[in-house]
Amino acid sequence: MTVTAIIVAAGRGTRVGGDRPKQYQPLGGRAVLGRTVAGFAAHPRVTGLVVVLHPDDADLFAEAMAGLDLAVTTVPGGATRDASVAAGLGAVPSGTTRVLIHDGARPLVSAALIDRVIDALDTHPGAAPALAVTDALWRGAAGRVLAPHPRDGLFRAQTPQGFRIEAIRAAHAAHPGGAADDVEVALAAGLDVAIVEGDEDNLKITHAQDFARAERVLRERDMDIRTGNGFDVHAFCEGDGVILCGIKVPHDKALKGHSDADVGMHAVTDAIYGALADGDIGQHFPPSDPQWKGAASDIFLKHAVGRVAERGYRIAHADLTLICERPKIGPVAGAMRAEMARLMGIELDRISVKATTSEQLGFTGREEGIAALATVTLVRP
Ligand SMILES: Nc1ccn([C@@H]2O[C@H](COP(=O)(O)OP(=O)(O)OP(=O)(O)O)[C@@H](O)[C@H]2O)c(=O)n1
Ligand SMILES: C[C@](O)(CO)[C@H](O)COP(=O)(O)O
Repeated sequence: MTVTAIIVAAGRGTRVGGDRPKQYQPLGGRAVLGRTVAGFAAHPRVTGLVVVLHPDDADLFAEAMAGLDLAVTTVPGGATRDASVAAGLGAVPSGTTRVLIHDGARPLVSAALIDRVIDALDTHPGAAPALAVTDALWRGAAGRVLAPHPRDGLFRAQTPQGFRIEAIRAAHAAHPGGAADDVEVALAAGLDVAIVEGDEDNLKITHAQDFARAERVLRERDMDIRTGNGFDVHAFCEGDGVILCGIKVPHDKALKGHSDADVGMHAVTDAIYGALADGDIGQHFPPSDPQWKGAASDIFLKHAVGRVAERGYRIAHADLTLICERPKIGPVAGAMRAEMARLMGIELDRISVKATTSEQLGFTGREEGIAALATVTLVRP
């Protein structure tokens, strides 16, 4: 079975208005049509893509597709939606057995919805998504309700509307024109069309206010919360103090390490890399590399924080526990928090630094070194 998506995008978007047709206006930083085409291109069962364009829109289409390296056939559309669909049907690659006809103005179609339509074509020559009408219906005129209208058996139609290729080609060839959608064309030809469950988020951008709704859906979809943990240990050596969270803490020992051995900062840095699934501190700054010998650990932390911003996240919270008998952390915890907050570019109440002993047990109990444990939460709004 070979499935080609026909995306009709030759309309003028008069109801939305603006300086360019709605399918070329931005939605979440990308043109509406770029999103629609990318949605089908990413679907593993869709093997061909035909996009039907207005003859004036070649430059706008090239702009909308910038950065998307996709094999797309384009074809000029007609004056009506069904004329545009007919043009698309004439351009599908040979070997196509099923077509999915979709509005370029529905950019939020999900892979699951596409699957439902394709699956239904195994048992029906046509299949389309729809949502049952749930609100009460009235007929009205001149701002007055005339009468209630039964809602039973009424559906709101969506796209993609899927068909076996020969059946829909014949149906379009026989249709006089003026159909609202391809299901209307198919029914006129006597085809059996299955209804599959639609999706409220699969809205059609029809009026200017639909952009705000679509932006809300995108924000919900893109929201991501991640947690990472980090753990580090450094052994004591001779010295007169340790560096913890960028603060020099007087002590009768120092910490041994390739860098400045800031065990707390290392644990937080690794927790950030962990949340990003971006390796660990040793991968980014190999201990075998002499340039990091004695390095101040804020280099590592700032690198990890930079990766957070590059990936569109922000640090919601970091919690660090230092495990040692001595030095006592309580008196310097405030200074450590302040320095970590400064380095990470976050408010003070988003970073916690605390400490515990291990009740004189194990290597920390024997005062052979310090261990640190961190948890970091990242949010992409
Ligand atoms: N001659 C046409 C008319 C419409 N369409 C496409 O059909 C889809 C659904 O149509 P609609 O939302 O009505 O889009 P427009 O016709 O552009 O909108 P308007 O009626 O507000 O001008 C859109 O992706 C639109 O680009 C098309 O390819 N060719
Ligand atoms: C095809 C369609 O999207 C189904 O809901 C719709 O019929 C086309 O858009 P219009 O707003 O009815 O012109």
